Amino acid sequence: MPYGTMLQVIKHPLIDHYLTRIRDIDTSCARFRDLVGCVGTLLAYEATRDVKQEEVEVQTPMEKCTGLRFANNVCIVPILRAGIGFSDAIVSLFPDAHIGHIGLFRNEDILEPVEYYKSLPIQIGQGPVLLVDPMLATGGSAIAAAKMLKEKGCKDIRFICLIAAPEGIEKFHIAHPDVPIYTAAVDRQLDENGYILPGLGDAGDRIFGTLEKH
Ligand SMILES: O=P(O)(O)OC[C@H]1O[C@H](OP(=O)(O)OP(=O)(O)O)[C@H](O)[C@@H]1O
Ligand SMILES: O=c1cc[nH]c(=O)[nH]1
Ligand SMILES: [Mg+2]
Repeated sequence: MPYGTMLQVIKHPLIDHYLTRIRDIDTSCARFRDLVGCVGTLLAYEATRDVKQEEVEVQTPMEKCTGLRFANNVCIVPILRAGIGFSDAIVSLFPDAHIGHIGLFRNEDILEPVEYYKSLPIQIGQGPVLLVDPMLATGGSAIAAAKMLKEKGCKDIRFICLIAAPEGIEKFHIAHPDVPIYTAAVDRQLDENGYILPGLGDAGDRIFGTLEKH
């Protein structure tokens, strides 16, 4: 892949195992949600491996020592709706995180994102921002969301997704060459409707049980 460290495909047997269950059409909605959360936390763990830390003095029951903590609070921003199913578990890893929301849905005729909601914390420009959405398909939604974050002053954005299509990775990288993508898998291609193959179907529908088409 020509993207260097800007595309990190996180390999681990646990991720492979969970992702296989996630892809399976026979996996129930409740199990799907749990598994998406499990992979989300593993990806977020890797995506924050190099965040800035600072030293802090801590008094143990035995003596004083020096510990490390995040220099800045992490901010987590799911892209609604499917991103919520992904971010709930990630938030539990970072209990002090500020949380923003970006509402986008993909117009399924023209495959362009439509914005319908935005609520971003005022502190958002200060620390690392984890932008999360399970699917990077054409890339339109993630590109629009990262642009909204940059307009708010965010300088350290990390995009986390479950599955990315090569077409979306390329478009996203051209639009935001400074934003790394952390994903569990790069799939083969998009179909004629902009769905990822082999993919997992419609992430939002599977997370929220509104599955009709796929
Ligand atoms: O890369 P793209 O081609 O933009 O497609 C990816 C987007 O599609 C899905 O959301 P969807 O529009 O289905 O909204 P939902 O989360 O409300 O189901 C997914 O969660 C991404 O946000
Ligand atoms: O495969 C895809 C593509 C876009 N959105 C999804 O939920 N799934
Ligand atoms: Mg959807």
